[in-house]
Amino acid sequence: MMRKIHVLDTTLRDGEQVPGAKLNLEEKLEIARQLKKLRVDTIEAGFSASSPGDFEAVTRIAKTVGNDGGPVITALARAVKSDIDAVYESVKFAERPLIHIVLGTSSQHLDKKFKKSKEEILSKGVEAVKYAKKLLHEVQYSTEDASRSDFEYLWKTIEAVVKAGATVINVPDTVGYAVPEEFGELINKLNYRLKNLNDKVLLSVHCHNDTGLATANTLMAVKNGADRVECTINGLGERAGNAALEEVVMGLKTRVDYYGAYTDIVSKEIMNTSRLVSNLMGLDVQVNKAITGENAFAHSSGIHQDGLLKSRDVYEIINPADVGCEEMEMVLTARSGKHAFRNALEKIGFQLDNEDEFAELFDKYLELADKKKEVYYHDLFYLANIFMIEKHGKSTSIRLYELENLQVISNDLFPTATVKLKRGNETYQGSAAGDGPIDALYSAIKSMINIELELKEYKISSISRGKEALGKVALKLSYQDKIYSSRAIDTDIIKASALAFLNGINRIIMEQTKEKAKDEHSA
Ligand SMILES: CC(=O)SCCNC(=O)CCNC(=O)[C@H](O)C(C)(C)COP(=O)(O)OP(=O)(O)OC[C@H]1O[C@@H](n2cnc3c(N)ncnc32)[C@H](O)[C@@H]1OP(=O)(O)O
Ligand SMILES: CC(C)C(=O)C(=O)O
Repeated sequence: MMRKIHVLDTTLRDGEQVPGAKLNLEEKLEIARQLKKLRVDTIEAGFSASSPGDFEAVTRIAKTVGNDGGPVITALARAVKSDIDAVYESVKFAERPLIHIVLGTSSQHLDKKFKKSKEEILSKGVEAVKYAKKLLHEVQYSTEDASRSDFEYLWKTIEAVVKAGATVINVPDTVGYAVPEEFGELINKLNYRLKNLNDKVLLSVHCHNDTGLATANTLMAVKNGADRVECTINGLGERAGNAALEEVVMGLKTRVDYYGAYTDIVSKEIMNTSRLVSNLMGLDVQVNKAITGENAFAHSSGIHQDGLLKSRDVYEIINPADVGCEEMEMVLTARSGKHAFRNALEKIGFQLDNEDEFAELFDKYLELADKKKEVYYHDLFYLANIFMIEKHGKSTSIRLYELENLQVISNDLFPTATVKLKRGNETYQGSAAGDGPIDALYSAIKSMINIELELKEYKISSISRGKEALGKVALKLSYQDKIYSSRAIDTDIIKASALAFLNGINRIIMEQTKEKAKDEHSA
């Protein structure tokens, strides 16, 4: 029988412990609303006793997101009355509030941090649960540093706090010390004893990523009986972070045959949630990050691209649409082969039936690709267009926008931009002011182009060093409910920004023209 795995998201508590990731009240609320859309079972909204701001944020989340059938809302407390009171006073407004208490069980915590005996700490934990239980029915107890704790003492603690009324037992691998097989064994043994003691109590895990094993340990725990997983979006969290929600959820979904378990997560909301968290926390997702990284569904080598074009499951185990991502991306590079090249040509409206001409154009493409890191659709368009003029004296009827020149003035008061564009034989000039130089630049471009699109994401990074460093701008543009990716590279980051925007617009124009031609052909 399939088991439901409960998901607690702690992006707003453990995730927010990342240096520099501090969120304000409105930002916390926005993320909590998105987590509700994602359908997490529990939101750990903060650490209520830590500051008036966090207390207020947990309270507002409990009052708004925690109602109308929303998730369980919890916040963290030490085994200290005033912390427990603060959690209660802030989460009590939710329909389903939970108090979360943490107290260490390892010798490192007992001997070095608390300098107290096992008995003293155990009775402190029991007293904390009894106290919380007077306030709320639902109480979670986390045995901090469980994976480095003496097993019999760990169990003795769990047994005592369950008898005192804990309804969730969370087993953290606080410093990412566990290895999957050993952690699986630990969960298996605890689960066996716990279910014999009280089978209503949920067994939860909370894994950190210090040696890159957070997801593996979490999945191994599920395989061995854990009922609940604690995760964060994009794997954010103290130090190297926590188990990434998207990895655990998609791991379970993709290998349901192995785990025999499911979650209620609406996987199509994963990408939106990841982007929101990344933007609000100001923390980029690494490009090769599983599920949510920019390259998670990008394919650049010829053998892979050929396989994918024949059948997507040759090189893809997750459909990008399942996680709310746009189509898989075929990045054209010097490692691409003829199949991917032909596919890209067709996408931009060029059908070369003469194989000799195709081979000639492919050679020209490889020459260009060797000079550039990536070949974009507009590069290909010009290459193919010039080739067609040379060979047949005619060009395609599609006209793309080219950047002639630009002037952007950046200041605190009134950032402005003036841009000159060319399309075929026509030239255009537009000016605009904006909230910042890029906003002004994009408004100026939009003023000349009749296209209703929205900038969803703007990312800039440096891809080389020194004075001649290249700036790479990567955008996500939304047009008619579809997301288009576009990129550009230049030593001038303002110019790279303009080119990336125009590349996206040109890509939309090319696809639209092709769709129109298809419709006319079939009519
Ligand atoms: C593994 C984790 O992620 S645990 C959660 C980590 N999150 C946070 O720390 C949240 C942010 N923290 C804070 O805002 C503050 O540290 C507070 C409000 C919790 C405490 O602040 P302060 O009272 O100034 O204490 P400070 O942080 O300097 O030291 C922690 C104290 O709590 C004690 N303590 C630590 N863990 C626990 C616990 N689980 N239960 C009871 N006491 C604890 C420590 O022994 C120390 O006590 P001492 O002052 O008697 O030596
Ligand atoms: C509060 C607990 C669950 C924690 O964050 C940890 O042990 O890492």
